[in-house]
Amino acid sequence: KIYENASDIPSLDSYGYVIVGGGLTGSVVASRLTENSNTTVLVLEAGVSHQGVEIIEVPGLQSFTGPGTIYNWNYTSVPQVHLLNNTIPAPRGHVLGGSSSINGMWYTRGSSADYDRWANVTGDQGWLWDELQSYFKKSESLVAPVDGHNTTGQYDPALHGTQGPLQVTVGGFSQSLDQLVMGRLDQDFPFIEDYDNGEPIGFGWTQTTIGNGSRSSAATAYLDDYLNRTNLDVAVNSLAIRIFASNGSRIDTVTFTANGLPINVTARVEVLLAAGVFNTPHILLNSGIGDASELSAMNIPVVHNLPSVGKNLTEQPAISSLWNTSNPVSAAQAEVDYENAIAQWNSNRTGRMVLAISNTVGFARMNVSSPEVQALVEEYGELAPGPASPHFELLPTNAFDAETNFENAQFIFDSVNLVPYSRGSVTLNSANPLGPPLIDYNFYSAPQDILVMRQAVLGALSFISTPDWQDFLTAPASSLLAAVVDEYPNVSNATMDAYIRATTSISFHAVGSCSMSPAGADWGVVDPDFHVKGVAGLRVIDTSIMPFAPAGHSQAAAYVIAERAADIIKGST
Ligand SMILES: Cc1cc2nc3c(=O)[nH]c(=O)nc-3n(C[C@H](O)[C@H](O)[C@H](O)COP(=O)(O)OP(=O)(O)OC[C@H]3O[C@@H](n4cnc5c(N)ncnc54)[C@H](O)[C@@H]3O)c2cc1C
Repeated sequence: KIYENASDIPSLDSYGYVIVGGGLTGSVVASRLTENSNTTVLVLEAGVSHQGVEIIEVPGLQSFTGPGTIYNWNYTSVPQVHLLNNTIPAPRGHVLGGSSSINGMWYTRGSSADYDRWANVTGDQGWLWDELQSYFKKSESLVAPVDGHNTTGQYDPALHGTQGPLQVTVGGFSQSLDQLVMGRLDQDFPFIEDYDNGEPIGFGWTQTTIGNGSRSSAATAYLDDYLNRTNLDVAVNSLAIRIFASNGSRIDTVTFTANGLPINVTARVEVLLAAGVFNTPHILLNSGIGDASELSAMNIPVVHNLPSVGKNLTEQPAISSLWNTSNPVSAAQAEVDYENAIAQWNSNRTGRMVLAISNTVGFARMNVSSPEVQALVEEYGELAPGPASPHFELLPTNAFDAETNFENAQFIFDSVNLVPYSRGSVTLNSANPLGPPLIDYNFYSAPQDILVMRQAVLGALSFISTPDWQDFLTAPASSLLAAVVDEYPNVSNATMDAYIRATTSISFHAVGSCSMSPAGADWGVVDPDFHVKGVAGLRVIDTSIMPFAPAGHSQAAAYVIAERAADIIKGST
């Protein structure tokens, strides 16, 4: 049951588990734990319910869930010293389903070497790619796209689940851009049938968390059908601010505010933090769990000195190169197209609005025949965790700004560095737990990151260098990109870096701020079984625990983390 008003929660001391955050991971774990009718769970979610919200449900309206809405925490980074002191957005979902209710819906698992590296750095073989396959499949149902097109050769059914709660599909509406991308592929940019095969090198058909033309989020997949369980309660509009040990020995109590009033709820078994990459460390720090000297400087009593809390923040820098195209669309026509697409979606869940952002996506390694890449590898070694793991992603999209820019009027080519070595932080702004955290991505503090980004931008320019693409694209939409294009293919580092530093933003895949490490290690925040080191009664179960970002988008990994967390927690009660 969903409680809109916390004063209606029937009991504040009878739940076995209190989960802080009803986002992606919190929803999965709540759902799985309450499969056992003897296990009682209360989920505290700061945001509102996802139910009945059109811009969440309709995939084509994803851009409207961005900053400025009540569905978003609307955070912003501190000025980035290596990005001309620009501040960068730090969006996160503020709604049931969390960021899975507002995300771009790409479903990509990354490479097998990503997860094998997690196993190596944590000493827990359960994180190996092969061991996790059952969890990828358990979470997923691969479903047919709504346009009923023949999907043979667009993915490998053997890699996917068919019985899981989360619906995944390939695009249910074709675009002219699809053929431009697929027609470009050759030995430099090969086709890959299914980039979820553990070796994602090549361009393939995008898989998205969409079913029956609608967004499939952790809330729709893992909560909606189970809210009638008497052992599962979900309180929305409930902002957790602090956790503490009411009896002095183990963490058992969460203080949250509802309607501005503080309320304490006590867990009989454990408190599970699932507030996400920015807010989980924020809650720990506000509760006196973190670096003792940083806490003391804020006059926060130290409960447990855990210096790694909020460190290791990892985000993949991304650049969106914007082009004008030979398909201009008048504002009036765009408005008509938009209204028609909404009407079609409302009538039968088909048409343009069933698409997320792009039907195609590519993953690539740096070109080792380039002297710059050879020098880079000589200085820094292999940057990817394995030889079949990509260094960068190329994402071709219509600049789809639903009302003003309907179809191919502009084109965006995203270049993403998938192997960032820069590490940022989440720290306290003040001792006021209601204030926002300080978020520092610290982009390009590791010098190799900008070198990889140069290759990613060059890769995008190489992709669009063919006659078909040159017919489609009329001109770069910014003077900085125009300067790069003018010098292509021998772009000077000065011109390239001016473009990169001015335009780098996020790929929306921040992870790692409460990293896992081996049990007993004196670094890291959680053990591989999610227990917070040195603190009884408390686990972190969200994407903040990833020691490294997978070479892809983060939600597939988040579902796997949550499924595994639920099994481990079930096994230990
Ligand atoms: C705009 C955007 C686009 C993205 N696009 C993609 C994509 O296309 N593909 C992909 O794979 N990944 C994407 N991601 C990333 C992906 O959605 C996240 O990695 C994933 O949802 C993180 O899961 P989580 O459970 O750690 O956190 P979240 O899903 O963010 O959940 C955290 C939850 O905790 C709640 N919460 C936070 N603080 C408190 C508090 N103090 N008290 C109570 N509740 C609290 C939040 O409101 C939220 O509901 C995107 C993310 C964003 C923000």
